Amino acid sequence: MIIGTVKEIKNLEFRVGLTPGSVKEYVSHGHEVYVEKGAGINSGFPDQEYVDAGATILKTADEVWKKVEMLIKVKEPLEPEFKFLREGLILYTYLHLAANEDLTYALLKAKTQSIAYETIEEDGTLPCLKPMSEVAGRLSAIQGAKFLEKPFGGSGILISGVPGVERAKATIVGAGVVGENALKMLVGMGADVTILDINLRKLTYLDDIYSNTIQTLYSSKENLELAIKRADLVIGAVLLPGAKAPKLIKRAYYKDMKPGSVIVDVAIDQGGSTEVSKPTYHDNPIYEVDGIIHYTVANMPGAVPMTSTKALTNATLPYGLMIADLGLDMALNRSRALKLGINVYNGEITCPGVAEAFNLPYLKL
Ligand SMILES: NC(=O)C1=CN([C@@H]2O[C@H](COP(=O)(O)OP(=O)(O)OC[C@H]3O[C@@H](n4cnc5c(N)ncnc54)[C@H](O)[C@@H]3O)[C@@H](O)[C@H]2O)C=CC1
Ligand SMILES: CC(=O)C(=O)O
Ligand SMILES: [Mg+2]
Repeated sequence: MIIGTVKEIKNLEFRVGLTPGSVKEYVSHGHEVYVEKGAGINSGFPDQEYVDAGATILKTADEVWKKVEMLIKVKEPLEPEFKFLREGLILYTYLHLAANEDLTYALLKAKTQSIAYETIEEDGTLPCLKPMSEVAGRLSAIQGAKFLEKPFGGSGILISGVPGVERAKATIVGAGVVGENALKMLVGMGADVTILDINLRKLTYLDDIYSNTIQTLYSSKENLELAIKRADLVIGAVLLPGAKAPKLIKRAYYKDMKPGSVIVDVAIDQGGSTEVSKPTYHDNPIYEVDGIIHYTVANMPGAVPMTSTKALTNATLPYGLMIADLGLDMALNRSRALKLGINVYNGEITCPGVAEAFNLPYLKL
């Protein structure tokens, strides 16, 4: 198969869809690989390394999009890229369609075969979301602690406290991959952490590991409200795969929170878990509503591409190879995981959460 990758055009997105190492794998399976000039440089991969791995460098994104049968990206196509979407093209990337009506319609209209990393599901886990959730979860603790500082508008509490002075209270909503990784960092930083989920198995697991150093709570309305109101730092980390994020963090709670408390809404890529969440970028990541600082960067891992690109491509390579080796239809027949990953097939929506978000028909593959 002819495959390729382009430079990400999202503001301050520094990851890339293929590393020289992954190029080598595709080439060794007999595939042809094209890479846009400079695509990997921000992740630490100069063009020459791609050439050494067997890729051909093309000067423009335009040439790559037109040349390939499968385009491997990181972020969803943005409006200037819509013109490249075409019938039969396989697009393999993060899509987050339930939060993006324009892109959904563009993919449907173009009949682009669209596989979303975030809905590929294997044994109840999301293997191509997991590495970026690990990064974002860890970063959420670091960013949250930073924006609690007074110069950023935060309340001015040090996450760990110091001997004789209380530490910050952190509440994590959702104990999945993001939640667990935020927890690991926040415990390490010395915060007083509460973590909520509706999955009691996950809470039991965390209780076994962390014992009395953390508080686990079932995510009922009552527990959520109490834990959010008393928190200096809230991390939004809930996911209903493929669907819009539930708005669990109510604006009505803000008046009872300390001014300058921080909400890091990691679930922003699925629409966000507060009623006032809107996506921000790394160069202006926060805004304030009712005295509460909101951090809502939708591509958090893009800030640490030296880590994120390798972690992402480790996870996407096996499924990408399956598609390239077998062709899309055979790969979908062989792999239930990939079948759950396909969101748009022959101009129809094949992910129930996306169909529901826009009240559009759903095709079960
Ligand atoms: N902003 C960014 O840059 C990034 C955002 N993300 C996003 O972070 C979100 C979380 O991802 P993961 O942790 O990988 O998902 P996950 O599926 O591992 O975890 C989600 C958790 O939410 C729990 N949950 C569901 N309903 C709940 C409720 N009512 N109350 C409490 N918990 C509830 C689930 O039981 C599950 O444990 C996703 O939207 C993902 O796309 C991930 C990576 C980067
Ligand atoms: C998961 C996602 O949206 C990201 O890594 O940017
Ligand atoms: Mg995102």
